[in-house]
Amino acid sequence: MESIPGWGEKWPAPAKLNLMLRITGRRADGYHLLQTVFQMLDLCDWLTFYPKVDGSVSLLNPIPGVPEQDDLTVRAANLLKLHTGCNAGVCIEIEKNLPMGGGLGGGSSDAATTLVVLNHLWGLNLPKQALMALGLQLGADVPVFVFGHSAWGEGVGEKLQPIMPPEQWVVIIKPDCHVNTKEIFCSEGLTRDSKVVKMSDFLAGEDRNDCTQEVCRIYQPVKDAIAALSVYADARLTGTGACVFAQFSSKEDAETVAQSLKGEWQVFLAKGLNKSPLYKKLEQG
Ligand SMILES: C[C@@](CO)(OP(=O)(O)O)[C@H](O)COP(=O)(O)OP(=O)(O)OC[C@H]1O[C@@H](n2ccc(N)nc2=O)[C@H](O)[C@@H]1O
Ligand SMILES: Nc1ncnc2c1ncn2[C@@H]1O[C@H](COP(=O)(O)OP(=O)(O)O)[C@@H](O)[C@H]1O
Repeated sequence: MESIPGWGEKWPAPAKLNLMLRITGRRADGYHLLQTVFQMLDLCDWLTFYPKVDGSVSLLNPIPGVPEQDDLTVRAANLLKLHTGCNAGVCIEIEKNLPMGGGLGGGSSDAATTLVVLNHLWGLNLPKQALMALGLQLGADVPVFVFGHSAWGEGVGEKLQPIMPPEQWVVIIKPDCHVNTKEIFCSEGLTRDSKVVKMSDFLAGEDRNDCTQEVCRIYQPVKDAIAALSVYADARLTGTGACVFAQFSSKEDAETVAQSLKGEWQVFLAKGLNKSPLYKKLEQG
């Protein structure tokens, strides 16, 4: 197994943005029905997988504050073993670059990369649809990272169609707070009856995020970040936040804005990608 290329190599787990997020209803189990547009970014966590002979799953460097068995990579690897009956073991090294709980989907992407790469390294040959279904058991945002392409998402985000929004430069502010996703979805004032729109409406400029008002009402740092970024461009919330972002067609403009904000804010400069770098690496073998 050690001779299969891919063991001991760094695999990307890209961030995502929600370029639009509409809440159009609620399921019987309380989960909200969404219409959203996911776009991948070139900003990544990096995962390295090492074979283990004892059949167990472990982390080389657990993330501070996240118990090892709760880590989404460990949960993903164990779920894959349970589903397939595979008795192989793995030790996972995580290079964490994406802010946690920021609406960039880092934990979900780590889980997806683990599913896709171990499916490959362990020679399990599960089809992508099966990996997406496993991913959904771990979180609503995992399937899109397994899908591996910018997507128009419906349902709770698991009904996906490929979409090709422009691959623009992005300035992201991470305000100094953690938005609790559950709190926002439980909030009374949340818009839950947005009109269902079509992909063409988004492409024509319909790009609001229905969580923005409630998140800004509860979390002042997010409101302040939107105000700071709005000085330069249209600023939007990704997911339920806390990150806010603005898109730029020129790299130079994005760099200038990022530089101006850096003194006061935690800022990331990234580029939108429609194809996940995970699949680019997988295809390179
Ligand atoms: C809304 C999005 C958009 O990308 O926000 P971000 O997490 O990226 O900010 C995601 O779908 C979030 O997915 P994820 O972060 O996996 O959420 P989960 O842990 O599954 O859900 C946390 C809680 O939020 C509520 N929840 C979540 C998703 C949804 N469509 N409806 C809900 O009502 C549920 O109460 C759930 O218990
Ligand atoms: N490998 C992981 N990376 C990040 N967060 C993880 C991981 N495993 C479990 N978590 C938990 O998932 C939560 C949400 O993480 P993340 O996906 O980064 O946020 P968001 O869904 O807001 O983008 C974290 O606060 C953390 O407790």
